[in-house]
Amino acid sequence: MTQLVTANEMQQIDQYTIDVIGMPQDVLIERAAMAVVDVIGAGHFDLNHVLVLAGLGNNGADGVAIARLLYAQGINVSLQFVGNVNRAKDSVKRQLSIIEAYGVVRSEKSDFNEATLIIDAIFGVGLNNDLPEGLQKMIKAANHIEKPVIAVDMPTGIDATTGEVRGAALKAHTTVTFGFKKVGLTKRVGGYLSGDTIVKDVGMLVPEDFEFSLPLSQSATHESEAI
Ligand SMILES: NC(=O)C1=CN([C@@H]2O[C@H](COP(=O)(O)OP(=O)(O)OC[C@H]3O[C@@H](n4cnc5c(N)ncnc54)[C@H](OP(=O)(O)O)[C@@H]3O)[C@@H](O)[C@H]2O)[C@H](O)CC1
Ligand SMILES: [K+]
Repeated sequence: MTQLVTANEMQQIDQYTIDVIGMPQDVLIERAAMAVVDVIGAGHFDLNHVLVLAGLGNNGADGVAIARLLYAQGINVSLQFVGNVNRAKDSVKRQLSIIEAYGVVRSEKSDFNEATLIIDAIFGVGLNNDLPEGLQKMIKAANHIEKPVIAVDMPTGIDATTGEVRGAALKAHTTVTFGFKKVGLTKRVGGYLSGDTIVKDVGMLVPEDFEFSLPLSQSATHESEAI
């Protein structure tokens, strides 16, 4: 049985863990990154050239941390920032300054054809509108060349609550989602584009009086124990 959550419920649990429990956000980001790197290293993907696409919010921060962990393991990884880095959240800027110290150079424009695996860390549960036109074009082109994609928390472009596509959405072979399975991964196009869904515990705590709005689900998912 799987507890499904809406985007808003996930954000409430996220914030409670950080603001009330006192779990530093960068610890959650690191554990999320480690959870994805576990899946990347599980032997099902060609790691000859991993391309990480990182956005300007915390999903992007997860992506930059993933790129750093892969680089530290000697994996050939390139990092492409998607969006205006000046508008990036502080969590992303912290990760970018750390990864520069590791010697990872951000690539301006990557050739998807060279990648053997794409890590989608552009948008997660914070998606709140249709994607910008330019990004929609990039995603449609990426879907066209059918490279394996691992989505971080949500496939970019899928609404975490409704499962609808917000203009375009990156088709994932596997989605590694944190804390709880977002209901948008089981509904409409979200259920199809997310591929195999793996739920990873990254140390979040749920308030004792929290009332989930959704019933437990029988939906097929790989529940993996806490990392
Ligand atoms: N739950 C956990 O254990 C953890 C969650 N983390 C990761 O954090 C993301 C959620 O991060 P958040 O910053 O809230 O949102 P996103 O990264 O998904 O989106 C980034 C920001 O982009 C803006 N936005 C939203 N939609 C659009 C759009 N269509 N076009 C352009 N920009 C858009 C929005 O900013 P606003 O200022 O507009 O609100 C978003 O904030 C979660 O998915 C996890 O991956 C933790 O980092 C790790 C643990
Ligand atoms: K994503």
